[in-house]
Amino acid sequence: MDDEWDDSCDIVVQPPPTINSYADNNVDEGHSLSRGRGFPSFIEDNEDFNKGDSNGFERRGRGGRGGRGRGGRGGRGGNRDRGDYENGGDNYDNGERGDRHERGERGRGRGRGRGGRGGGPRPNGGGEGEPTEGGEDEAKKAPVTYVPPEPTEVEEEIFSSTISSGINFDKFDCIAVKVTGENPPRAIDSFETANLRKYVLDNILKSGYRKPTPIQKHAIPIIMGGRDLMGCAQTGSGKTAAFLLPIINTLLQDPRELVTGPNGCAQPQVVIVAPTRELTLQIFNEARKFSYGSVLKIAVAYGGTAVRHQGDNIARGCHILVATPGRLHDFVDRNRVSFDGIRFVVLDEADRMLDMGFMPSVEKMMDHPTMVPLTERQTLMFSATFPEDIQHLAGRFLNNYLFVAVGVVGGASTDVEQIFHQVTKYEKQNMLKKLIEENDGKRILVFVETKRNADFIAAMLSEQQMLTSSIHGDRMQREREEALHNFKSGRHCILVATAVAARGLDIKNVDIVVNYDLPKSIDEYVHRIGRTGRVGNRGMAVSFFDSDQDVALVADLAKILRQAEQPVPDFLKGGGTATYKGNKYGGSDIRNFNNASTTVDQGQEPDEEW
Ligand SMILES: Nc1ncnc2c1ncn2[C@@H]1O[C@H](COP(=O)(O)OP(=O)(O)OP(=O)(O)O)[C@@H](O)[C@H]1O
Repeated sequence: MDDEWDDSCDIVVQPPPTINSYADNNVDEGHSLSRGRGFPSFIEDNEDFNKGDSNGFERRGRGGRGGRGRGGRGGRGGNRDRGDYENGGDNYDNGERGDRHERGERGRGRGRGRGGRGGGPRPNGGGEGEPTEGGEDEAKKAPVTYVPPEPTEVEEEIFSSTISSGINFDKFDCIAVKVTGENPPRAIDSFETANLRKYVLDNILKSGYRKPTPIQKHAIPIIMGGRDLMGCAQTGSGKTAAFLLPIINTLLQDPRELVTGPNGCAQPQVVIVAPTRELTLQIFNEARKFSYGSVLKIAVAYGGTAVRHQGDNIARGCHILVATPGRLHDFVDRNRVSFDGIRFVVLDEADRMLDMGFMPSVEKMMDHPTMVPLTERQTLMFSATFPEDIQHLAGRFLNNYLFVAVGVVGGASTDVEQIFHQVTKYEKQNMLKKLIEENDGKRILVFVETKRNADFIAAMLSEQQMLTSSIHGDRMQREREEALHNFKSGRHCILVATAVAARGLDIKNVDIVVNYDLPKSIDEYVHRIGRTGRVGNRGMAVSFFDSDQDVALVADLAKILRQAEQPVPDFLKGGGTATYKGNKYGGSDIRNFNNASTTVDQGQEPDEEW
């Protein structure tokens, strides 16, 4: 197994060109890129990341000679439902496209204008994507050699990832919880009375958790009781620990030998899949944290990194494998991993994993000849959003499951203050600069719709001496991890991101989320703003509403705001029927169980208006 393997597994998808708002705004992007100005080097005095010769944006500056070529302008991608997902395989990891190796090539491709034109709807509704990058020959990549920093062995660092719970943490108990399905077990009241093993309990306490969140109160006994589960709870409310703790407890309580199949094929007992590399890495670190000091072996597999390194770790045997779907299948297809020993399958961000972009990968895993039958494994799915059509699709992978809904399924965290400004696309830049100036020193996560705009906005802010990183699917994995590291450490206060950072990422002290461009789906909006206001802390989301672009979202936004008991601005009123469904007790289990048990510890949700 060598690094060439990674290359050969890449799927190269040509996204349709875009009509880029900045192209109409007299901004000479190509020119700006070609001069390579802007970004300060963010790896100096950063030992962890200072191993290679990559210097992110500066290299891009050398290469980009494209300017304003014809390519990448014409045409519209068809339906735009899923925003910047880029065919489920660019920003996200379906298919493991890996990294663009040189920004210079990107610039040339654009300049020549040979990129594909227009194009109809894409399977995942990617819609307005990036300009194409020239022909396939140019899109072909060099072998991926990036080896991420080794995970820390220092106990203090392992347990430092937790966001301290905020003043509203206790209000979690007031959120209505609805459990549906046959014979749900009683919820736990505390970690101490949950029959958890000492190792696990110690690690919970070391993590600073004093009491379980509602999803944890319900999910822990359900999973320890051997049941399948679909769990929905608001962003930042502890869903990761809700599945990791009972899984780790079960592996320790009822240990099974680690088996290695023929030719060193690993047989993990748990496989956890997530849609992005960074989220996968985060879950891996959380699993290491909660199993700290035990015999359990945890491994990770995600794209954009050297395969050999991950393969060697996996080949040593792992109880828990956390992976992106593309890289997981790389290993499975080459008989390096099999599902013969599986006890738990977890889909994190399950609605995303089951939409059109990732569904083929999930089906491939669930239907794989080596996969343990449905009734002999536990299947667990978690998300803050779970549209009903996706619940229908999920049903076939679950066995007599319980459905736990904490609050309104798909509802926004009530700890996030949602502010909207009506703007034209020409006003956005100044508005953003002003917002950043007014919030000097605060940590701000800015979402834009396209990778190209992420680069552009990040360069623009850097030129104004605002220390900025960017993260998107066209950046090399090393650069993505550097960007996130710089933002997390506070070295750069601003991170400009595409949808790749919308889901799951748990970053301390994100003060403001800015929707510079609103996403195309309300679910995505909920996940994005959920990067702030986590685990009982207050947060703020500021969205630039452009009525030329965002009108389709009006009714859903108004509904989300009302549900979160926040004022609805006039320009979001009267927008027709919302697509987003929610009701008093946290959305509905599509199976219409009559025996629903609803628990509210101390309070009631406000009545729904719809
Ligand atoms: N019981 C608890 N007490 C205190 N902090 C907790 C508890 N459970 C989880 N946390 C912390 O809350 C933060 C958010 O948890 P987590 O990332 O699992 O949220 P999530 O529900 O998965 O959010 P998202 O929907 O955005 O993925 C993490 O920093 C986690 O360590």
